[in-house]
Amino acid sequence: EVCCTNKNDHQSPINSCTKKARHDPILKPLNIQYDSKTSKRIVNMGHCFNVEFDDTADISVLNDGPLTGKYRLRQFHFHWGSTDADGSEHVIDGKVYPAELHIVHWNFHRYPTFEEAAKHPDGLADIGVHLKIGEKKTVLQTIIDNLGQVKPKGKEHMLIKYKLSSLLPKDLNYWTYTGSLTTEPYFECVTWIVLQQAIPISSAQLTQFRGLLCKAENEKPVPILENHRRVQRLPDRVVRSSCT
Ligand SMILES: Nc1nnc(SCC(=O)Nc2ccc(S(N)(=O)=O)cc2)s1
Ligand SMILES: [Zn+2]
Repeated sequence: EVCCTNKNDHQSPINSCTKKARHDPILKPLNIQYDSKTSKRIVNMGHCFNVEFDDTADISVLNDGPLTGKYRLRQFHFHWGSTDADGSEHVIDGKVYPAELHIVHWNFHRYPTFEEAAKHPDGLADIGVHLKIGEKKTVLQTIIDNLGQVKPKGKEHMLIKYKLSSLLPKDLNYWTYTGSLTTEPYFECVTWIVLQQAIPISSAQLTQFRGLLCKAENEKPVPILENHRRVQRLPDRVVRSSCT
């Protein structure tokens, strides 16, 4: 179809109606290969914190699923709300989760830089994973223990040998649709892959996310209480499912 990018009609996040999501047999299982040796550092971006990876080689990559070609792991981050009642970006049948993990990959083989890839509809591939309040997730605690080192905006701290694969749920079935970055610059460059199984986080762990500051060290401390975008009310989008 004619893809007119200046209509801004592929904005994310969205509310997906699972009954309308069609199983597409062409969709493959996700092929996720993360190597803990590529984890580099945790950075307070001001509106969230990013855990960044070394994407200078095809070591941690995402293949298959709805994708054509190999996408390199770049960073992951979270979105959360001011209370546990809100916080996710993607909504499923009207259900909101307290937080959402975004694992950002980019089409290294097609575009010379991440910034260039962000200007094309097939430039990025994001895995979205909902978080639900439950028992404490140990591998999340490693991240949370490091948040103390990056409280002010702009601070960064080494994070070595982080096992991102252990953060993923067992069931990798997903919904997928074409969408956008959910923060500035909102480019419509993301193939969204939203997992159907949520992962647990304890309320105490989630509270620690809100302790991060959106101001730099020498400014008055202001906590990042919430950083999730509202669902985009747009013409119905085609959401496909990897399973029936
Ligand atoms: N000219 C440009 N400015 N910024 C970029 S891309 C920077 C970046 O990584 N942005 C980004 C924004 C939102 C998301 S998200 N929440 O996963 O949709 C992921 C990534 S290209
Ligand atoms: Zn995000």
